[in-house]
Order: sequence, then C-alpha cells, then structure tokens
Amino acid sequence: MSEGPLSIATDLPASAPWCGPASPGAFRLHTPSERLDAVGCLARLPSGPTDTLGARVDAFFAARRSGPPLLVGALPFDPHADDALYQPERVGAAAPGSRDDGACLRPSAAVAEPSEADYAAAVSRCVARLDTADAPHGLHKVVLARSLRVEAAAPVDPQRLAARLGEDASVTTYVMPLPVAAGEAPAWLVGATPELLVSRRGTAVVSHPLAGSARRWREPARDAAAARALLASGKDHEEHHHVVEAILDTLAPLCSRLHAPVAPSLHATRTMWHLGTRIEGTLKDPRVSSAHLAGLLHPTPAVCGTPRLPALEAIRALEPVDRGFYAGAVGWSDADGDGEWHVSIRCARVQGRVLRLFAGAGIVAGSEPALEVDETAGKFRAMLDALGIDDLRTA
Ligand SMILES: C=C(O[C@H]1C=CC=C(C(=O)O)[C@@H]1O)C(=O)O
Repeated sequence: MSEGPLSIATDLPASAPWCGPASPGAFRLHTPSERLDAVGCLARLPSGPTDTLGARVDAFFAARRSGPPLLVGALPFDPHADDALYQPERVGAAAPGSRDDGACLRPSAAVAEPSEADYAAAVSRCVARLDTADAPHGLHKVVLARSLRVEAAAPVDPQRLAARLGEDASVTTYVMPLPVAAGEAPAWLVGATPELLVSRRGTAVVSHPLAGSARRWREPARDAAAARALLASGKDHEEHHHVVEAILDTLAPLCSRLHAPVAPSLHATRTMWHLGTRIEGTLKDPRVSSAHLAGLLHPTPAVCGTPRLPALEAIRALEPVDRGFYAGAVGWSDADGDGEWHVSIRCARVQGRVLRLFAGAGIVAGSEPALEVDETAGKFRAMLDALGIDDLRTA
C-alpha cells in the first residue's frame, strides 16, 4: 500500500465495520435538488474535535494519492468528541436490497427515554437556569432533547428507511455508517433534515438555519392557524434570532458580502412548520473550505444554545441520553474546498432491530414544559410515519 492518507486507513482495527472495503454501510445524502451516494471506504480521516476539522481535511487532500477527491461523514453533537469522515471507494448507489420493507419496519415496542414527565421537569429546570433581567450575561437559550427507543420486529434496512423518509420532497435524507465498538453490529444514522448548516461552492456560502416550530395539522384551517401563530410568536422569534445572530457573527469576518433578510419566513416540512432564514455570503478568501466553515459554525444555537459553552454544560446536566451523532452534521467536502453540511436532526441511530430516535426543542425564558413535550412529539412524527407507527404508546 502507498504511503500518505491511504496508510491512515490501515490503522483501523479490522473490526471497524463502518469503514472498510467490505463495509456494508453506504453513505446517502439526498437533498431536494441533488443526490450523493457513496459506497466502500478507501481511507479514514483521522478523527478529532470539530475545531480541527478544517485543518485535518486540508491535510488529507494535500496528501491524497488516488480515489475520489471526496470525504463524506458526520460530526457528533459534542464539538469536543471525535467525528467520523472517510474517503469512499466509489461514488454511486449500492445495488438495492431485496428485502420486504413492511416486514423490516414493523415496530414491536417503544420506550421514551426520558419519559415525557421527566423531560417536562428538565425543561422547567432549564428555564430556571436561563438568565433574567438581574443576570443578563448568563444563559439565553438551551436546546433540550429527548429520545425514543423503538424495537422493530426485524432488522431495519437503513436505505429503505431513508427512501421512506424521502417521500417528503422538502427534506434532505441521509444515511451514514457510524463507528461501533469491536464486535458490535453495524450501526447507522438515518434521518430527514430540513436544516442546512452550510454549503460552499467556490466563494458562495449559504446557511439556512431553522428555529421556532409548530406542528402541522391535517385540517387546512387548523394548519394555517398554526403557521400564523408561529409567525406571530415572540418566543419563537427569540429562539430564531439567537441562531441567525450566531451564524452572522461567525461568517461576518470571513465574508466580503453577507446577507440575511430582516425577518424569518415560514419553512414547511410535511409534519412541521419552522421559522427559517436563508443567509448568503461571499468568502473573502477562497481557501476557506466547507469543512472549515462547518467546524466554525457547529453547534449553532439551533441545536445547542447560547452562549455555546454554558449551553453545552446545561445539556450535559439535563439530558440523560448521550446524543452521539444526533444534532451534529452530515455532509461532504471535496478537494476544491466545496461541500455541504446538513444539521443531523429528525433522525435515528439504527442498529439491527433497535432504533433510537431523537428530537429537541429550543428553550428560552418564555418556554412552557407541556408545549415543548408536544413540539418534540411533532418532531418525532416524520420518523414515526416512515416506520409505520401511527399511535405511539410508550412504555
Ligand atoms: C433540534 C431540533 O430542531 C431544531 C431545528 C428546527 C427547529 C428547532 C426548534 O424550534 O427548536 C430546533 O432548533 C430537532 O428537530 O431535534
């Protein structure tokens, strides 16, 4: 084997099934306008924390000898934890499997972890931590998540699950093979996100943060009323404002031009309304890659909170289940510095018959625990619908 980045792959234990020539994990990223599928793994990017991502990706491409000039992968929620990126063997979809999806997806049990009551209590404790007029420099917003553990009747095929999620043409569906411990069954992150962390093509940069949400309804009048109420909600505008402000503050020093509309607009998926703001900029320095930008921006206050470090501490203290790669980012970077990173929400970690679904909600001073339980229930809906679970009775 040649020296250089390909030797990076050789220090993988043979038992790392997420990333090897015989890897069963095919990477998928289907946006509303583009499709990226990749199979196999030629080399793995040495993992590291988010703030070193740009430098590691630059070093990888500086030394690359052969194979597609592309890295695909995922960033975990915790910016201090290890990410998982690799150079695929081949760009293109794997041959479709022949399994019966109905049998693959039928669930047999679901457990809420934490329970809805415990999540509501955590929201109350979170609101109590947020700053008040007396302590204006403290914590302004924390995104608190909860999870559902679902057991299916048979092993779930991640690609089939993603195809079902993709019936909603407004979202970006993804499948990412995840690192697992030696001897463990393969695991994937599978989801359908409406939120773009950042894309870079040449010097053009786009970010499309979402924050502030309402469930959608089948009855058109009730659905339209929910959208109007969201647009009029001061609490949701505050949640949203923190995200846009953080992204503009990060991008401003890097851009010669940066534009964001003065007010957010409605963004719809099949199951949720959101407030969204499309931010567009032009990079001053074309050497700033998409990986650098993702490393700087993640985690935004759409998934973490603000200020970032106290929000991370609050999440560690208040959430009982480790987020892993939920609320991180999934995407790609190429040798020219172009790339696209999507916020890894509306997703599940899938391993055999077991799925762990996650959903979070932004907590600000005016947040009410029962409404946040309801909002997160709405955010589970896309995945539950794809799994064929109409009526969720959690243990
Ligand atoms: C953290 C999630 O959603 C984020 C994206 C859109 C709206 C959000 C909100 O209104 O809280 C969240 O910031 C999630 O779906 O798990």
